[in-house]
Amino acid sequence: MQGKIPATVITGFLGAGKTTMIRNLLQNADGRKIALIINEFGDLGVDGEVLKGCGIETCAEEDIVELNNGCICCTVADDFIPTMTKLLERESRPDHIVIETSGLALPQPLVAAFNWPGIKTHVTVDGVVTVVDAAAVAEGRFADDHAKLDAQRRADGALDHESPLEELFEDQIRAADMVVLNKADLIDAARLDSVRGDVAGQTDRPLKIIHATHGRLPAEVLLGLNSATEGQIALRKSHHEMEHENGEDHHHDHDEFESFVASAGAVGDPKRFTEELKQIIATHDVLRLKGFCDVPGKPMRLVVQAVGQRIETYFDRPWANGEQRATRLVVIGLHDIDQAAIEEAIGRAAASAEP
Ligand SMILES: Nc1nc2c(ncn2[C@@H]2O[C@H](COP(=O)(O)OP(=O)(O)OP(=O)(O)O)[C@@H](O)[C@H]2O)c(=O)[nH]1
Repeated sequence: MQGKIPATVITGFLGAGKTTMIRNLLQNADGRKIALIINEFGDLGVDGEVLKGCGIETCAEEDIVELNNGCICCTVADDFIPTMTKLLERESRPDHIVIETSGLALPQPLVAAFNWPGIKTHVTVDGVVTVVDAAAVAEGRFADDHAKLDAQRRADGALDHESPLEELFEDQIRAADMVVLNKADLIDAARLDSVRGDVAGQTDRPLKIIHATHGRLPAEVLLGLNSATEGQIALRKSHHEMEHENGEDHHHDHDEFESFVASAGAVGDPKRFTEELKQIIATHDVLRLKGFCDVPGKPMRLVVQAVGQRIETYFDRPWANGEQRATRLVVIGLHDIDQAAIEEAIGRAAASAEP
C-alpha cells in the first residue's frame, strides 16, 4: 500500500500573501505533482483565477479545486470532505496537496477533519503554515485598542470577546507548525524582530518562525515538515472552541465580516482609479479589495489587489474569447461596512477615470 499523501494547510489573514506564496511554490515545485484546494471569502473566485492566469506549466486547471461556498472551517462536512474524497479517487495521485484557507478561516476544524475515517488512512497534514503580513502587524493592525474595547464592553454587556481581527490573528498562529513573516521588504530588521516576538508570544509551543518577501521560499522549506498535525490539533484550541467549552455562547459564523462584489463600468485611467480606490478604502475601513478591471483599448484584464492602503495593479492575461469584459471587485470589511455607499463610490470612481 502506498503511504499517506502529505497535505499542507496554508492559512493567514486576508491579504497576508497566501496566494503569492503558493504561486511561487508551484513555480519551484521541482517536478512534484501538487493538487491545490483553494477556499476564498467572497464570490468572485479571484485567487483561483489569479493562479490559473499565471501560466505556470505545472499548474493545470484540473489540479485546482475551488471551494467558494463560504469559509472552509464552517463547511468542512459539506464541502471539504467530499472534495478530498474525490481527489483521492483520482487515477493520478498527487505527490502533495496544498490547501489555501480563506483569510477568515479558523484552521482548527479543517485540520481536525483529517481525523475522519475515510480521510485519515490516505492523507496526513504535513504542516499548517500561517502567513503573516509582518508590515500590518508592525503597524498595529491586529492589536486591540484595549481602551476602546473596554468602553464598548461597558456599553454592550454582550460583547465578551476581543476584536475579530486580533482573535483570528491569534487563532491562526496557535494552529501553526510554521509561521512565515511575509512582506519583510516593507519593514526594517528591528520591526521584523519585534513582530517575531509578538508572534512567538502567542503560544507556549516552540514555533518555527521564518521571514519572506513575496512568499519566496524553497519548496523544501514549506513542504516536508512531517508534523502529522491532525494528531495534535486538539491541543491548539481556537478562542471559539475554548469559549464553547466554557459554556459561553459565541457562535462562530464569520458574521463579524461582510463581503460583496462591486461592479462598475470600464476604467479608462487605472492610475487615477487606484488613487480614488485608496480614498474609498480609507473612508470606509475596507480590509481587502481585489478583482479585475476592464480597461478600454487593452486586450488584457487588469488585476487589482488592495490590502489596506497598499494597492497593486497588473495585467495578467488577455480577456478570453466569449468572456465578458467587466470591472468586478470583491470588497471585504467588518459587518457594518456601508455596501451601498462603497458600490456607488466605486462606480463613480470608474466613471471619472476617463482616459
Ligand atoms: N510588498 C509586498 N507585497 C506582497 C508580498 N506578498 C504579497 N504581497 C502583495 O499583497 C497582496 C495580497 O497578496 P495575496 O497573495 O493575494 O494574499 P492572500 O493572503 O492570498 O489574500 P486573500 O486570499 O484575499 O486572503 C498582493 O497585492 C501581493 O502582491 C510581499 O512580501 N511584499
